[in-house]
Amino acid sequence: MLDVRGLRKVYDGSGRRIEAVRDLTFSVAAGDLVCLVGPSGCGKTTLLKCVGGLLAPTGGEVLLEGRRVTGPPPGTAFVFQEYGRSLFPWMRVAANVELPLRQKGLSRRRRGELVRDALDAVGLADAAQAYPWQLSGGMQQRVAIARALAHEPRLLLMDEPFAAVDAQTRADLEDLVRGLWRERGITILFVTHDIDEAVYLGRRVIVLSASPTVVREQLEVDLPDARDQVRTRVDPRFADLRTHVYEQIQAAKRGTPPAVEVTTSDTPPPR
Ligand SMILES: Nc1ncnc2c1ncn2[C@@H]1O[C@H](COP(=O)(O)OP(=O)(O)OP(=O)(O)O)[C@@H](O)[C@H]1O
Repeated sequence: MLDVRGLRKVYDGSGRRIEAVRDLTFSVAAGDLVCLVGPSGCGKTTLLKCVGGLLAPTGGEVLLEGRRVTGPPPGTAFVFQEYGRSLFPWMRVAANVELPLRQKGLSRRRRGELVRDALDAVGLADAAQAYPWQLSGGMQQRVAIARALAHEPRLLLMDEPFAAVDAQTRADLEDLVRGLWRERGITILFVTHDIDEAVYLGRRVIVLSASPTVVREQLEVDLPDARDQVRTRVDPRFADLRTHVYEQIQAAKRGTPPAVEVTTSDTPPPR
């Protein structure tokens, strides 16, 4: 579904030239849930913005369903970390969710159905007439997810969406995303700096190097599909995978090359 080929991004301005992303190549199949992790500042947000057509790459290309991305592609939705800034405080929850639908030329009735379905899916059917500032941080992020869902995306891009919420809310939101992914078959690219979150959520994890960034490793998360915040996290395989990803990121920070050639296969680390 998604092909990132030789992606390069150089920021050039104010006398500074920063090569944020050097050469990124990877693919995401339709219906996959891929988590991207890497050292702080390695260009995860830059990559996501290029994939979502919000930034033009300096080199290489992003192909979505075979078409080159040159602007925000239809069928793609974003969820950002800063829910507080992505919702309009003067609009009620339902109006916030409906807003992007107004550009789609849908009837009022259809928009209403989509808003109700999306709020229902995130467990906020009762909050439709509230204002965002009357809700907790976790609930506001649910509204942002509902707004993305109402758009009926085929590709959902999530940029550290749970970084600002407390641990319990985060666990609930992780399970919400896994549930939506399994029920709706949406392809999800999820950026996080949290290794446990990447392994718990992902069907695959892509580890990025330090900036200027390349793909350091791709691995398949061979944990059972039905995940559970308690049982999955004490599974010895979960511990193996998180240790492996942690070591890869530490090595990336030191600039140590991978022990084996960078793989583009889904080969999991040795047991
Ligand atoms: N608009 C910009 N102009 C200039 N440099 C930028 C811009 N945006 C990002 N950068 C630089 O590009 C590099 C990658 O930034 P980016 O935000 O993509 O990384 P990140 O991995 O998402 O960071 P973090 O882990 O801290 O969220 C950093 O060195 C950053 O300073």
